[in-house]
Amino acid sequence: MDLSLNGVSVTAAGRKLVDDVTLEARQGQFVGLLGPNGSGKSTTLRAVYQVLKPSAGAVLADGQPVDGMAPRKRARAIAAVAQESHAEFDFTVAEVVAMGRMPHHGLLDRMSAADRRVCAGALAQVGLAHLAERGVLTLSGGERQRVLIARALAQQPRILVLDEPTNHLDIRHQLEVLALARTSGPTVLAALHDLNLAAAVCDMVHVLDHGRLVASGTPAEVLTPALLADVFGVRGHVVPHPATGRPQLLFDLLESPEDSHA
Ligand SMILES: Nc1ncnc2c1ncn2[C@@H]1O[C@H](COP(=O)(O)OP(=O)(O)OP(=O)(O)O)[C@@H](O)[C@H]1O
Repeated sequence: MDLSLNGVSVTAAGRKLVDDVTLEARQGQFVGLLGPNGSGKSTTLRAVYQVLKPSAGAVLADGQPVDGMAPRKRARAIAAVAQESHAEFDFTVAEVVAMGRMPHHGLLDRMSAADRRVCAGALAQVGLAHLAERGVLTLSGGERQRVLIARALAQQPRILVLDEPTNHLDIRHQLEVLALARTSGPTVLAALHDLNLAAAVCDMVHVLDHGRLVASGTPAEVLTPALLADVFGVRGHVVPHPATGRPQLLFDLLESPEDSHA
């Protein structure tokens, strides 16, 4: 399913947090949303999964406005893993993952055998089948994050929105979760802080700065020393990954503000 943001702006507390963002994630693409702290990544994603209403513009799934969709239809189209998801009740891991099936059956319906298979498959994909009966409040941060990713996969969405999906994960799980998101079928829009991971997995990246899109393209086109200096305020060196050829970045601090335009 194609995802389009057409001129999306979000205003809160009298401030434009996201300003006229237009971008597209085509069917099956993994698209990264990058930018420094406070640049508007989470706010943009919240507008996509409709926790925030854009003050202007539209979010479209296969050309249909997402805000006009019935909630269950929307939940079958778009799943999201937000940055901070607080588990307030001690559901078991299996119960949390089962919540992902709710858009696919009636509220009072029992899970079918097929639903249970989807949930078990999603838990296995994130490597947590052995924790199915554990309470989520007893999990480590990284385990909990993988449970939330399993819940989103169990939702079998056609668009997957991920807000910093790797921030609690060790390096192997970072690579595995992103590879899983990449290969599991849905179109992915993910906010990522780790520019090297973004360069490794994204088909396209979009960079936000102060709520505005300042660059869009492939990682090789976008993640240049000039952009790293201008937007992130660091000196960046771009080298090809010896195995994959994808750009990898080495960083150090800019010595002086003039270096940002060197
Ligand atoms: N409800 C709100 N009211 C006022 N300001 C807000 C609100 N929500 C977010 N902001 C501000 O909007 C800006 C963008 O926040 P957002 O969380 O989208 O940034 P981000 O790029 O995801 O940042 P980070 O990398 O730190 O997670 C920040 O300056 C934040 O303080």
